[in-house]
Amino acid sequence: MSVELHACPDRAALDAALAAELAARLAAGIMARGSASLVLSGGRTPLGLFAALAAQPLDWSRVWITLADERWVAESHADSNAALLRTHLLQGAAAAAHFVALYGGEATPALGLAAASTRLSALPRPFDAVVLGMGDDGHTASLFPDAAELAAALASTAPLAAVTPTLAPHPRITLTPAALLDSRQLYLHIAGAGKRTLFERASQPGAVTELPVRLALQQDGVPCAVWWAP
Ligand SMILES: O=C(O)[C@H](O)[C@@H](O)[C@H](O)[C@H](O)COP(=O)(O)O
Repeated sequence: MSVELHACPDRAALDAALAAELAARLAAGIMARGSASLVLSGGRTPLGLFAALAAQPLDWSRVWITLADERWVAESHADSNAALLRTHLLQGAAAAAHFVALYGGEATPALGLAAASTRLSALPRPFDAVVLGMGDDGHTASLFPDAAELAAALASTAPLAAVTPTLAPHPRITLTPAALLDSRQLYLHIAGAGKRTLFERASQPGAVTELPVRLALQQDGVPCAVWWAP
């Protein structure tokens, strides 16, 4: 399936346009099915998107939100993706959305998998939209090329996997491709010249284990749109 590229003039335009696109998709899901589900990524890129999304007029009480991945830290930790989402997205009217956290407080992500899977099953599936980021090493969600658990996570039929990156901080919990691709639409949200070049490289044939973002870019089941700004 070909990947659609939306190149925006700058990051503010990207955030505004992608927020409007996501809101329209969620509104259509609510109209068709009574509720809608959204999977978002953490990291630095989505901060402006979260703020733009929070300002969208939507019946947020009908929206279910979770993360594509989470660092295994409490929400009081500066690296918590859930805290990022609560601070930048779940504000004002958007606070009415149902947020499902992946972190559950267990000692390790492996110990938290069962309870997180149960929580995750509250989200309507297929997800209406999954927004992925991409790291400079080609990881997406927390599917890191250097992690020992990568091959098993890529092949898993379970929705979640525990992953320990060797080059990034914190053990992680991540949605697997089995869950990420159980969606109506994928978005890859990236910014900067380096990520544009990496996206072009990942669009060339090659192993998903080398550049895990290929799980979204090189598959035939779910439409994938890449949203980029310099
Ligand atoms: O928890 C995380 O770190 C993310 O979900 C991760 O997959 C992120 O999307 C990329 O690492 C890009 O991060 P930046 O946006 O910070 O470059």
